[in-house]
Amino acid sequence: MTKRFSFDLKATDGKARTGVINTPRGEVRTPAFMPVGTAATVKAMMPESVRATGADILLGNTYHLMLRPTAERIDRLGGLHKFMNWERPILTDSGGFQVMSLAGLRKLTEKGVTFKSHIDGSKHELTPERSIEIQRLLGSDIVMCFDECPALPADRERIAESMRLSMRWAERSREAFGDRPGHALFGIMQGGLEQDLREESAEALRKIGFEGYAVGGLAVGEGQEAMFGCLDYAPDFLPVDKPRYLMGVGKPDDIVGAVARGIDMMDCVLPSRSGRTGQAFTRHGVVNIKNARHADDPRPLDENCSCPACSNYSRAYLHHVFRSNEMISGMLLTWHNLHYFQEIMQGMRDAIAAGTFEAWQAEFHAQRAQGDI
Ligand SMILES: O=c1[nH]cnc2cc3nc(NCc4cccs4)[nH]c3cc12
Repeated sequence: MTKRFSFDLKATDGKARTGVINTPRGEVRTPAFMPVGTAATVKAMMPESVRATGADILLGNTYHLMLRPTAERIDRLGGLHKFMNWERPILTDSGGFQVMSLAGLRKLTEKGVTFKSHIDGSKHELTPERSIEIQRLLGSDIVMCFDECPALPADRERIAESMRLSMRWAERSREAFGDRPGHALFGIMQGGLEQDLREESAEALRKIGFEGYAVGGLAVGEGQEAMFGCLDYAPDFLPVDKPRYLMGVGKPDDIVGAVARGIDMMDCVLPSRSGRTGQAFTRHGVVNIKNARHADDPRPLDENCSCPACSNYSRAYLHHVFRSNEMISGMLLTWHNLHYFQEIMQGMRDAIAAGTFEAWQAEFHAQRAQGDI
């Protein structure tokens, strides 16, 4: 890994930015959407198909991979890129969030978290040091600090304590990461919806120094209005010359609103998870393809979409294969949703570069009918 990790800001339009993250495994065009590849696969997609949708980078989950097949086994087999046949950049999260939302019998202390596997009940421990080691064994290009995301609703004192624990863990994560040219460690800002705690968290992270900064603690049920309210100030507390990553977001209009407020990268299970359940995102709104009204509809999902599902199949066919629970159903709709999410990202990158982001946003919202179509 001789080449370095760097972020080139190309243009801004209002608070929106477009640029390129340079890594030894390839470039990531921002604003970027990362498909989620939880257990070393973007579910229902071949890696080459994920690339065909326009993705430059994937997300991998430390929690899932440490339990099965374990980070040591993936390391012995040449690392996650080789293992899952995706040679472009991979960002791995640190596992803390999944432990709190998936594992059983969790015990949280200053040291870290002990928990029981949701797969077989075996006991495990995650600490900043262990999380960073797991992400190194996986060969991750962008490593996330081990943090604690407080469950909401929580009172201000709990949010402050949790944030300060995460900042101490960020220090330990930085220490454990060591010197890995071409690789990046991102800090994660916490602080709930409290502006002063968000600023305190950002200051703590800047003092430690990271190659990128995530806004954590959002998309945990607070709703779009509260999330946007926080994003109206939180990104501005972060360094302007480093990537800003909003974790776990989101629906198309969440993504557009976040980019308009200065976010550069996002990840969400929504397009892939909902693709498997028959929910299609289109420029005119959401289509629930299992609904009986699609049974005889010869039209494509979206006339303006060039993905394989829209190019080669009718709504009637998609309806049929979902109703028959055929495997191709999840494959086609996942491909469509990921293609559409990447089309939104490309549209924003072009508009920000051209200085027409306002107009692009107006068109994006005007096209979307209310409710199902
Ligand atoms: O503060 C965080 N720290 C580390 N990982 C996260 C992941 C996150 N994912 C969501 N929302 C999407 C969700 C996925 C599953 C349940 S909510 N919010 C998130 C916040 C954090």
